[in-house]
Amino acid sequence: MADLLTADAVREELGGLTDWSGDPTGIGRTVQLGSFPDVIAVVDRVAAVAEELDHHPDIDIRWRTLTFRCVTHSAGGVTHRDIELAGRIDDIVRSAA
Ligand SMILES: C[C@H](O)[C@H](O)[C@H]1CNC2=NC(N)=NC(=O)C2=N1
Repeated sequence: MADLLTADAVREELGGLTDWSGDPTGIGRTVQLGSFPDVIAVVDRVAAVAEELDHHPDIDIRWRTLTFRCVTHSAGGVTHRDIELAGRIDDIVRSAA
């Protein structure tokens, strides 16, 4: 698919997303918050952004540890939509931490 990012492009984008790691198969970040309700509140806000963008992260919740993974499933890899979503997730996490 045309908008799939190459390994070099993903590496370059990760330079601006310092809490994220990954490769062309997906990018992710893990964050520890103060409580389980804090985690759920962040997930709720991310859900609203995901609906707005019509682009949804994979989310793993383990008590106070929250992991997001962004990949464009329909394209089979990372696209600019994942980079945009990751930045929006960072905005939410920053305001919650
Ligand atoms: C119809 C709708 O645009 C698609 O099902 C969207 C919804 N959200 C999505 N989110 C992600 N991460 N990958 C997708 O391929 C995807 N597809």
